[in-house]
Amino acid sequence: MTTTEDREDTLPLTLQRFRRTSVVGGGDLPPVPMDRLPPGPRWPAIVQTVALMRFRHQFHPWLHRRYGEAFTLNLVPGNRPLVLFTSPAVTKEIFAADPEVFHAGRGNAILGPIMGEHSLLLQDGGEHHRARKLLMPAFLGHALRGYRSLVAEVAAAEVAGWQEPPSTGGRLLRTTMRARWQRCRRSTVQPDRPRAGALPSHPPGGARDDAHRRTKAEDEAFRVLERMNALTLEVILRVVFGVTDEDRRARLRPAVNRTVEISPAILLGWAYPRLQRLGPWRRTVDNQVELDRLMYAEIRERRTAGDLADRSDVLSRLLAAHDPDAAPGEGGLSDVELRDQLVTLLLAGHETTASALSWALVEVGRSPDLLARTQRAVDEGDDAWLEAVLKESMRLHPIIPMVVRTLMEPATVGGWDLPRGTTVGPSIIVSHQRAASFTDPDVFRPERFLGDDVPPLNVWIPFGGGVRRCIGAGFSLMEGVEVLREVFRRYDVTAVGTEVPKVRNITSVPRRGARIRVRAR
Ligand code: HEM
Repeated sequence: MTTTEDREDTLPLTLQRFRRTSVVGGGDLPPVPMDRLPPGPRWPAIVQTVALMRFRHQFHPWLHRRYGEAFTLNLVPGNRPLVLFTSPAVTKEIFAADPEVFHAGRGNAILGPIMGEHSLLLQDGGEHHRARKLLMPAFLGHALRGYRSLVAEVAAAEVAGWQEPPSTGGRLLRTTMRARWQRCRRSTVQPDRPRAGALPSHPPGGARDDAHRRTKAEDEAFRVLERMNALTLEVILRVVFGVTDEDRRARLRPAVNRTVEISPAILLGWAYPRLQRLGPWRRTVDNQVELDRLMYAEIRERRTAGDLADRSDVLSRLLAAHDPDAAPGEGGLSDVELRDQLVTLLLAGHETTASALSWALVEVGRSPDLLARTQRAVDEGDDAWLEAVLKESMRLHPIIPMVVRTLMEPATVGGWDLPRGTTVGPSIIVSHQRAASFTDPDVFRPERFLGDDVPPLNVWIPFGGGVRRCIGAGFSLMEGVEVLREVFRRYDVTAVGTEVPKVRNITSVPRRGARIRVRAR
C-alpha cells in the first residue's frame, strides 16, 4: 500500500494532478458527428459553454422550450457534444443503463486536478465499483445514526450565536440590543401589540413607522448562506475528516474555503496547460499544495492513532475499510486514495448542503404559516416534515443543474441512436419544473414529499441516480434535519428581500446569500 510516510514533500503528488488536461467527456474519445444528434443552438462552442455554466437557470428552460425533450450543446474544449434530456422516462433509462457503457467519471473530468484520479466522482467501471463498496458502509443507516449527535452539537454551537450574528459582529449585536430595548419599551406602552418579531399587516404607527421597521429588518438581516457554509464545513472537518485538533482545523478552513471558491473560469482554464502558470491558476495550485500537506498529515497520524477502532468519523471508518476479496494486508485505501476521497466528500458535501439549507430557511421564512407548521413539527418531533422541507427546497432550487454520463459505446437513449463519445444526461432544472410531475411547480409545498404519493426517484433527482446516486444523500438529509431542528427550536425566521439563484463553482447558491432575520421564540 502506498503511504506518504516516506515522502518528504507532497508537492509532486499535487502537481501530477495538474499536468493532465481535463476535458469534459475525455480527450481520447473520437469526434462525434453532430448531424446524428438532437437539435441545439448553432452558436460557437465557447458561447454555449459559458451560457451553460453561467446562466443555467434561464438556459435549460429556454432550450427545453425551443427544442423540446432532447437538445444538444457543443462544449469547449474540443467541441464535445452534450445531449440533455428532460423526460422522466429517459432519466430512468439513463440511471438504469450499463455503467460499463455510460461512464460518469468522464463527465466529471474537469474536476480532476482538485479531486484527484481516485475520486469516486471521477472513477468508472471496476475501480468505481471497488471504491463505492469501500466507502458505502460509512454512509449507511448505522453509521449515519452514529454521526447524528456530533452534527447536532456542531449545529447547536453555530445557531446559538445567531442573536449576535458573527458575520457582521458588533454592529448587529448593537442593533439587536436596540431592537430588544425598543420592543421592551413598546410592550409597556402598548400592551396589545403582537408577539415580538411578528409584523402586523397594518402597523399602528403608519407609514413612518413602517419605513422604520423595514430599515430595522434590513439592518438585522444576515446572510445565512455564510453561516451555513461555516456550519457544513465544520461538520465535514469534524464528522467526516474527524479532525479533533483545533489548530489543524483552523489551518484547514482557509485552504478548504479557497478550494470550494474556485470559479468556473478556473475550472475551464485547466484544459489549457499554459494558463496554469498564470495568477489565479498558479494560486489554485499553491492552495492545493497546502491543502494536501495538511490532509496527508492528518491521514498519517490517524493511521497510527491508538483509538482508531473507537472513532466513528468517516476517515477512521475508511482507514479500517477493507475489500473482502483482496489478499490479507491488501485491499485498503492508500494515502493518495484517501486524500482524493476526502477532498471529494468535502467538495461534494459542503456547499451543496449549505445551499439547500439556506434555501429551506428562506422558503420557510417567507410564510408565517409555513414557519408555524415547521416549528410545530420541531416541537412534536416530526422529522418527516423537516425532511420534506429540505426535499422541496432541493426540488424548487436544484443545487446541481444536471448529471452526465459519457457513452463508451454507441447506445440508444430516448429513441436517439447516439455515437460513442457523446455525453448524455437529464436536466435536473427542467425535470423539477415539469407541471406534469409537480402541480404548480413554482410553489414551495413540502407536502409533496409526505404520504403515499411521493415523487419517484426518476422525477425528483437532486442527487442523481442509479449506481452513481449521491453517496452522501442520506448524510445531507440527516444533517439538514438536525440543523433545521436547531434553528426552528430557537427562532422565528423571516426572509428579508427576494432571492434568485446564482452559479458558484458547479453549484447554484442564493445570489444575495439568503438573507434572513431571527427572533428568539
Ligand atoms: C444537498 C446536498 C447534496 C446534493 C444536492 C448532492 C448532489 C449530488 C449529485 C447530483 C451527484 C451526482 C450523482 C449522479 O451522477 O447520478 C452527487 C454525487 C456524489 N455526492 Fe453528493 N450531493 C449532496 C451532498 C453530498 C454529501 C453531504 C456528500 C458526502 C459527504 C456527497 C458526496 C457525493 C459523492 C462522493 C458523489 C459521487 C458518487 C459516485 O459517483 O458514486 N454529496 N451528489
